[in-house]
Amino acid sequence: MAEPTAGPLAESTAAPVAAPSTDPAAGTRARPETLARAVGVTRRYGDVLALDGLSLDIRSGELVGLLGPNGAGKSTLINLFVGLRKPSSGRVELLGGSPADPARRRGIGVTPQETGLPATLRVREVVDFVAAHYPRSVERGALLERFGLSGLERRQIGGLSGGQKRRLAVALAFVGDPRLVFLDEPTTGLDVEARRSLWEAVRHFHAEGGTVVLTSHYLEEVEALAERVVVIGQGRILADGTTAEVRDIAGVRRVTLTAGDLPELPGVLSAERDGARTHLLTTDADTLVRALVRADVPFSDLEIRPTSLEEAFITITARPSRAA
Ligand SMILES: Nc1ncnc2c1ncn2[C@@H]1O[C@H](COP(=O)(O)OP(=O)(O)OP(=O)(O)O)[C@@H](O)[C@H]1O
Repeated sequence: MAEPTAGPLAESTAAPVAAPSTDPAAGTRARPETLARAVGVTRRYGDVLALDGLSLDIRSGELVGLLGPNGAGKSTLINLFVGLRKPSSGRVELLGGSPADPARRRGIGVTPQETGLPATLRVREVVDFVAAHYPRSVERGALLERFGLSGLERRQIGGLSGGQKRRLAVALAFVGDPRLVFLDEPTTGLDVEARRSLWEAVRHFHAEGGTVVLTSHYLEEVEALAERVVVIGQGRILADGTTAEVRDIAGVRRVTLTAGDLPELPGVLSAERDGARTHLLTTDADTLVRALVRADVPFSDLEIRPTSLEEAFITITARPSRAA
């Protein structure tokens, strides 16, 4: 069955997405443009509905974290944006045109979730090979230094450690001096130090005006890097906001107390016992505490705290009807 390609911009009813520009002011944060857009996108793999009518705009200067459990549709969405797959229905636009257009793709950089670089090629050969596909590229030495790979130019890929290979794969997304970079789980397999130095490289790109979309299972990573968090579950957007807003959207509070057996209480999303302490997650701490007092159960050392993004995330993705 033929799959529809991204529609022409003329058909767009929303504001036009950005065309590639040689204007040095383009891409600055002063006047955000939409660099990538999904409009009502559905993607099926046979019986599997990977994306379910999803719409999302990525604007210039943003650092967006796509967060979601395994199988949520994050990689599928990235693959549509970068032109590796086509939507079953709906429309995807990239830098003012179709993601299938090589001219648009030259304006972006991508690191897929898994990369297999030829073991016998040397680091500098791989970087130069990728650079040759772009009209302009960043200087090899500076790039390798930024990703902690200095001194490895002559090393064969097969002789790199797993962490070095992953850093190289991520560095390759930046070779062609892109406006927009998609990183699918960039720090998988990296130790804490390597992860932090890679974050620095991503922050550096972003600070210079670059736009980044990354997926991550590391909530710490999304909190540390992203300004905007898009939570995806079952192919739909469950929440879209700042990390603080996403926590607020979830509205989850952790109520901790010392008590014996508790009666059934309203609005408890989860309950966990840790020695003498009981932790209750709820979206309505006030109602919970009132019910606790009314139930006349002895308790002490009551604490009410906001949850971490991780807890908020688990709560949001557990709520199938939550809309963005
Ligand atoms: N090539 C494919 N053929 C069949 N089903 C696929 C294919 N690619 C993805 N899927 C299915 O589509 C759904 C979304 O997968 P996708 O890889 O986009 O999720 P994800 O959020 O990136 O997951 P993860 O965090 O595990 O990488 C899953 O149910 C997955 O099994």
